[in-house]
Amino acid sequence: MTQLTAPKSDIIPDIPKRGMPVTIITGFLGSGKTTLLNQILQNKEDLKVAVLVNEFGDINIDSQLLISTDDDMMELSNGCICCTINDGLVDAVYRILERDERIDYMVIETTGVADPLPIVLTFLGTELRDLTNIDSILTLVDAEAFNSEHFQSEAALKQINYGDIILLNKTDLVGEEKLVELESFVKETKAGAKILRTCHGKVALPLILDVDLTPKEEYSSLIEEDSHEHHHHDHHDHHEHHDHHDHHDHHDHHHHSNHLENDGFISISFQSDKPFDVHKFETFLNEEMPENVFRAKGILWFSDSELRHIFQLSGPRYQLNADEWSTTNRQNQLVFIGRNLDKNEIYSQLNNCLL
Ligand SMILES: Nc1nc2c(ncn2[C@@H]2O[C@H](COP(=O)(O)OP(=O)(O)OP(=O)(O)O)[C@@H](O)[C@H]2O)c(=O)[nH]1
Repeated sequence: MTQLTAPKSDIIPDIPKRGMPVTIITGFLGSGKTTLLNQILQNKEDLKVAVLVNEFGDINIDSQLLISTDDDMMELSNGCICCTINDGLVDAVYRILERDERIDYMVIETTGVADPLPIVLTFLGTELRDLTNIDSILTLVDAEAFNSEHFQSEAALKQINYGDIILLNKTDLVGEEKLVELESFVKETKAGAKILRTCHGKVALPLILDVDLTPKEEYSSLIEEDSHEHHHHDHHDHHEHHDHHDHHDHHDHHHHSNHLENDGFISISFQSDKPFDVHKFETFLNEEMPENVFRAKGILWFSDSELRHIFQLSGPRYQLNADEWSTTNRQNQLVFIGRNLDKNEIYSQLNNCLL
């Protein structure tokens, strides 16, 4: 207890004074979580960062878009966080903690439809409590798309409620008035929230990392409840007419659509070893794609291009950026996220774009 001032000795091993710091990045679909994570990885200098990415979709697009982090990258299995939370998350954290090489910091990117609470409780309510230290929950808000209806999503609101720092991102797309409006909404929703404005997730890392802002004591009553409930899902009252029943023909064993936690959002994945015709794909984007696609992302292969194309759609905007293939086997990988999506319709539209 009194060794705080003890001289550093080579004989005494370097025992960490507290657990590994963990930053949780959350924020609604397309708000800029992966962009922020890339900023962190690009500016972390000598800090060894382990990354956990949980993606809402069956294909790991995000992990392919993260800048290379050698071997300090690790990904969580896909799916909704409520499925992977107990086994997947705890196991993945243990795998990182047990590595031989030095790791200084852990960053977790949640899915856009995740409620951050079960993640926090997993850290605070298991043995991870002593091995890790939740540093802060960062919540990204798309300053252009977000409004007081918060996408009719409980998760979007909870992300702000549990956020220790709220990053109002995409400031380039809105004027001062909207930013002020959002700031007052955030302050009303979450008293005392620390708010930062960002463009493409650019922020000085000392403002967001190692800030020790998560008020762990405020979660203690919830931890007890959680253990009594044995991780039963927190069933919110959903009055909307979301249909959670017609997606059982999903080709694999993930059942995202069965979970109320996803606020009615489902993800549809498409993969093909054939290239797209770029003109047909453009027609699909501009004329055919259902309006209820809220978010889409993909790695695209066009027949007349030697490059891979990164496709990003968030709300009304999309981008197609070219870069180099890192692998020799080319393919198309796409994920579409939205409410009430017709999987077969999208599949047949995309199949029509193939060469
Ligand atoms: N104009 C503008 N675009 C941005 C900004 N930040 C991110 N974007 C773009 O918004 C899109 C979504 O960004 P991501 O970082 O992938 O968002 P995300 O939160 O990880 O998305 P999900 O993984 O689907 O939840 C991408 O096309 C980004 O380039 C910004 O500040 N301004």
